Amino acid sequence: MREIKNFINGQFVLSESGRTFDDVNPANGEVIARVHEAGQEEVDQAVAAANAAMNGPWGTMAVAERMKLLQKVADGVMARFDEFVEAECLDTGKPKSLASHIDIPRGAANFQVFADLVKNIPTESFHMDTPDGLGAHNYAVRKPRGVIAVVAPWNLPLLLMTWKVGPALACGNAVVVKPSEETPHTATLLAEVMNEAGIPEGVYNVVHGFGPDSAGEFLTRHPGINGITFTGESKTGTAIMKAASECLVPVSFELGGKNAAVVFADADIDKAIEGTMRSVFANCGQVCLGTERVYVERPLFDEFVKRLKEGAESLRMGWWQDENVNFGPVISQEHRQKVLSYYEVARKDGANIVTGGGVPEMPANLSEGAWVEPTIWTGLGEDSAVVQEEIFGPCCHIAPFDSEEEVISLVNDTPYGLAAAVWTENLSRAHRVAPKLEVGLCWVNSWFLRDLRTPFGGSKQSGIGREGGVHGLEFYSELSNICIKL
Ligand SMILES: NC(=O)C1=CN([C@@H]2O[C@H](COP(=O)(O)OP(=O)(O)OC[C@H]3O[C@@H](n4cnc5c(N)ncnc54)[C@H](O)[C@@H]3O)[C@@H](O)[C@H]2O)C=CC1
Ligand SMILES: O=C(O)/C=C/C=C(\O)C(=O)O
Repeated sequence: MREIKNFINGQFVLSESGRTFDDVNPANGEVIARVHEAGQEEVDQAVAAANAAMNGPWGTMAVAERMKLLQKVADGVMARFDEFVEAECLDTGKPKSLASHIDIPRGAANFQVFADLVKNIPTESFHMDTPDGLGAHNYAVRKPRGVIAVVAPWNLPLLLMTWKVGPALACGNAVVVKPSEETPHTATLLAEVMNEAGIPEGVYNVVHGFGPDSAGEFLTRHPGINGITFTGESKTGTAIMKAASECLVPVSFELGGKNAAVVFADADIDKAIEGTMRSVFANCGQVCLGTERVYVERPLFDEFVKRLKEGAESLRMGWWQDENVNFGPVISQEHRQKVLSYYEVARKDGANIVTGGGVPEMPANLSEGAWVEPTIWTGLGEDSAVVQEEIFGPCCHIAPFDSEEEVISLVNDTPYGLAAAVWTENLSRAHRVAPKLEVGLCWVNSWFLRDLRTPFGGSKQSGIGREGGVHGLEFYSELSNICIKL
């Protein structure tokens, strides 16, 4: 049985309590590793190691030197590509094709892109007049914030964790990472890469465990941290924000969503179907940017529903290593229960089940896995919980609309505001509609097309702050103004 340990001050360590928990492959229910749960002691040690690192060579390292090390980390991930793919697929059950095209290359790119970016960032400078006529000169210097607590989710484990660790380290911070209890593997593998690349001890630390009364809470309540970056559920965001308020540390949050796709009758239907297939079903619907509400202009409605149904029914479920497989299980039995409870609500609310709606028949070797059917509904009212709440599963509700004004109001009628996709060949309409949608990210004629230099984050209850490109610098560094009287 594999042992997954905490990583503190450059060393893999057990937990003093001796407490462990199981890492389960959701495709077949097999226990694949025993994970050592960090208690308060390990979290204290990790935060102390990170603070010590800030006072060691890392804290004074030249930017160019730091960037070389981060490039080595990116190279190190790519050099162990197959191991990372296997670890990610075993933890999540996701198909190899997905992990090898999205999760792992993006995991490496997150180091490279932010290393490239940070070395070219200017700061501002202002000359001011003074009564004596000599003036004064102001200039800002950018400093690391200190120790950043990174609390990561399970849906894109390496990608979303490094999306935070990359810019944090590029800005010169040290980090303590708390990966999701469901997916402890790749954060631990990355620790080996950090050592191989020569990242100084204490700069990257990993503590394993759960949220409340476990490593997550111990870390986010810790007085030795200087900022918290979190991706996950909005409710967890509230709990973490309360913890952050006690030590008055800044937070950067990327939270849940109930994202819409809007398909106008003039859309290129082939492209709209291809994009909506990805936005609804990629990663078994477990992408925070994913679509769970689809609004289709009435003349195209029937054809769109028919073609999305055909697409959903052509998805191929199975074991991650099978080259033909493009659809995995959800992350856990617990999450499956949550998704299936919404399938039940849809039934009770009188949905027309276009396809799916239950649990698929799987071969004997996968029968203990957390499988659910890709599902499409029509006919629900906008007030159904299925249309209002984040399900985070492979499913969507499709409704017709008749005018731009109507669809804008439908899309915005939610407490969330993360992402949207608009499908139209009419450029004026695209420019008119996209800015009116209350979301942090709006794609036109695409979905999940990501330029890492652009601002990323959610409006309303979908997040606080923006990461990506120079925008993350606001969180991962602090500006000090220096005023020199001439
Ligand atoms: N990217 C996103 O927007 C994601 C959304 N979700 C949503 O969240 C739901 C539940 O999934 P979970 O993994 O349970 O999400 P979660 O928000 O509970 O957990 C995410 C991370 O936060 C940690 N955590 C939980 N409670 C905490 C606390 N009080 N203090 C500090 N850390 C804490 C967890 O251990 C994990 O590392 C999903 O069904 C889905 O709806 C889940 C993952 C990603
Ligand atoms: O940074 C990205 O490109 C991907 C983001 C996806 C999420 O944040 C998510 O699914 O939680």
